[in-house]
Amino acid sequence: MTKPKVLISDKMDPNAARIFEERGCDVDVITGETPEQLIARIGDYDGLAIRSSTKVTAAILDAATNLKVVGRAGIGVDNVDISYASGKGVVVMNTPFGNSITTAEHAIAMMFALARQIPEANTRTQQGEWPKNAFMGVEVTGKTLGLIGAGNIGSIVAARALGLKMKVVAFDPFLTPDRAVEIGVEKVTLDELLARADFITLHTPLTDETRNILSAENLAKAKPGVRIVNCARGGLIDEAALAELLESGHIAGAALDVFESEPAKESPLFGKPNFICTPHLGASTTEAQVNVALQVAEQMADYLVNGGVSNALNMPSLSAEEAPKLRPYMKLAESLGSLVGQLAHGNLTQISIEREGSAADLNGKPITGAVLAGLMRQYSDTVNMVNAPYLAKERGLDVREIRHDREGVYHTLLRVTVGTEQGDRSVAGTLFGSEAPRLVEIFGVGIEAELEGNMLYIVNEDAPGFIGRIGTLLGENGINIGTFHLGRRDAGGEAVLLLSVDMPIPADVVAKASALEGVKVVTPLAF
Ligand SMILES: NC(=O)c1ccc[n+]([C@@H]2O[C@H](COP(=O)([O-])OP(=O)(O)OC[C@H]3O[C@@H](n4cnc5c(N)ncnc54)[C@H](O)[C@@H]3O)[C@@H](O)[C@H]2O)c1
Ligand SMILES: O=C(O)[C@H](O)COP(=O)(O)O
Repeated sequence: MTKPKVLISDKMDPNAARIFEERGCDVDVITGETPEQLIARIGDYDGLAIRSSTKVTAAILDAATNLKVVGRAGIGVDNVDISYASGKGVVVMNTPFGNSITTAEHAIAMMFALARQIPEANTRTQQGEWPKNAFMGVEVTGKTLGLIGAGNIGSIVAARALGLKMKVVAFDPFLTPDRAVEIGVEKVTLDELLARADFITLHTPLTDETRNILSAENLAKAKPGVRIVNCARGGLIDEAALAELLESGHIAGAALDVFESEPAKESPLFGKPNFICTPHLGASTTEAQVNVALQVAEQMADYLVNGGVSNALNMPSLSAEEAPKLRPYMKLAESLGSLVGQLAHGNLTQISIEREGSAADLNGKPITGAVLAGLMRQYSDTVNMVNAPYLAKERGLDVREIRHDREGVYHTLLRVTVGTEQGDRSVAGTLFGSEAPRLVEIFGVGIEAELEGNMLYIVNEDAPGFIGRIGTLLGENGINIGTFHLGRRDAGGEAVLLLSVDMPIPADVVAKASALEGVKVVTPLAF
């Protein structure tokens, strides 16, 4: 098997490259390239490991013809076009916890730097001024800290602030009352937070709802003398309005690690009173960088080498232990999806995926993804289990997952049923042993077959002589039969013949088979 190739395109701890190599990937570290250079290079790679500098745009994804996974060594994925990646079947994963403590500590450091004006005092002291009378700070003890966003980082900041004897109020629409009690904060509205907080710190992602959350209007509502810290994302604060309110003194200080446009080489905030900043250093500690580098490389290698999925933003998780157990099911699921897609005609409105016996205990999401990938492959060559659920949704297909506790005839069974204009069409399969996928039912007829390579599906009247006639026709056309499987509804009724052949069956042979006596349906299949 050829080794998966991974490109690390942002500065990353060397542990990432080491882990990729140890886990069986070839890795190149090429950082600081322009988008055009990355576009020219990316087609060679199966995996792309990034931080926040590389922008994974639609243009890059279009050029990434082999790409299977983008791994973000860090938290924010606003530099990745996730919906486009999903459409392309590329998994996007991040490392949601590796730099949280480090970033929370940076926010606390910024708060203290603001409270005591440390950066300016340091600069002027080193310039030889000894400006002892120029600086009067404030204590944080007893003050109110307003958290906007109380997720992983926000809750760590809260814990540190409580240790500093601050009162913490939080605005986060997704914070439950129980969780607020657990992390020791008072849940408030944004207006209440603005009215009460002596310090405000932001810890939300940048979304349509959070963009400009500290707008000019909201900044004006903040308590006079407030100090604001942003170690989350640029774009959460109106930077021009913040600059004006620092100038007027309504806001006593602001500390930003992140800017709306990065790298921020100029800004209306530069030089404003009590404005301090760092160049997106929130995650920059040795500990955090080792954490995220190790984790992203482990996760990406798991996916590329074993099919394990963790911390993906566009796909359900699948542990590296589960992956080998699920592999034969995924093959079965994909074949059943493909079979039903090739046989059921017309507009499909609904699909249900039933799991019975041992299959009922498995993680259903990847199985569903594989069924949909098989089904949708007839519409697109680039479909896989990552983008198939998105394509199915786009086409308005109603997808249902059903698990049965009941014991059936088979120790394990997957059944796929599609709703068509002609009614429901159902196929089912099992595993022989624990590894070998087998079809066991097709549209209500019991039949045992491997679904592989080129096949021919025939429905005919169950009458003597037919098998000889089809065998002769294929033989006369130089088509060798590999396997031959028969099933029927009842004696003398409708019979199903599923045979595998060593080459694709030409259209004229399909037409001749359709013209044979007693034949109702002939469909060539490919798996
Ligand atoms: N400066 C840095 O270097 C650095 C480092 C790490 C993370 N970050 C950024 O910090 C942010 C937070 O990270 P996290 O790990 O805590 O994320 P998280 O997902 O754990 O928490 C985000 C919180 O924001 C809340 N939220 C969402 N929409 C909201 C809204 N409209 N109003 C208020 N709250 C809202 C969510 O409910 C959640 O609790 C992310 O944007 C991340 O990219 C920055
Ligand atoms: O979201 C994150 O993890 C931080 O913004 C860190 O970004 P960085 O990896 O570019 O330092």
